[in-house]
Amino acid sequence: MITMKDIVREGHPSLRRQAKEVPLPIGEEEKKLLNDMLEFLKNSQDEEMAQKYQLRAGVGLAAPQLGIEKRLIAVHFEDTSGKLYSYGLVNPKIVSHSVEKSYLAGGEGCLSVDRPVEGFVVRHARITVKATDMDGKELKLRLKGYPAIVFQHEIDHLNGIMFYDHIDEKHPYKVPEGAIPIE
Ligand SMILES: O=CN(O)CCNC(=O)c1cccc(Cl)c1Cl
Ligand code: NI
Repeated sequence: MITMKDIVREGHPSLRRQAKEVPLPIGEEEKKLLNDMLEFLKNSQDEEMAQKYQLRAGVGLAAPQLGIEKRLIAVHFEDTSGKLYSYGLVNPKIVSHSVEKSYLAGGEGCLSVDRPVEGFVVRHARITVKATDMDGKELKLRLKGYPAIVFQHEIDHLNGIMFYDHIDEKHPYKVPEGAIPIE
């Protein structure tokens, strides 16, 4: 099972590299990795397991956070309406996005960052993501709100981008005109 010792931290080169596309169909090894990543997220959100294995909670995870420079991500969370997003995705790609911006009012955190980083992470308000799921099915997801934010955080990891790269250092709580806060 994946635990915190498997997660690389700031300074590890994998966090700043371009992860490689994964040839399709994915192999058993990559399918197992996606399952292990999903299991980690579920464990990290389970009070008992998180306590037992000292896991920090996460709603998403990208393979580069494990030092594996492949375009693989997992997400596991519910949106405000209670819809479950639970995916192991291969080569996810943002194929279109809104001009409008949004940001989490509470800021963002990252398992690869062992320190709180203040400020609003300004992202696209709406995105369309194309990906292949762990069973080889082609997906096209139209996302907004919290799900759009989480997917952007994870896809950023595949491109060597950390959430604080989007924070305006001089004015961390400044947001562009019309940006939508997500509570
Ligand atoms: O890359 C994934 N992580 O680092 C897992 C830990 N962070 C979170 O779960 C998290 C927390 C707040 C906002 C967002 Cl968007 C995310 Cl993703
Ligand atoms: Ni992260």
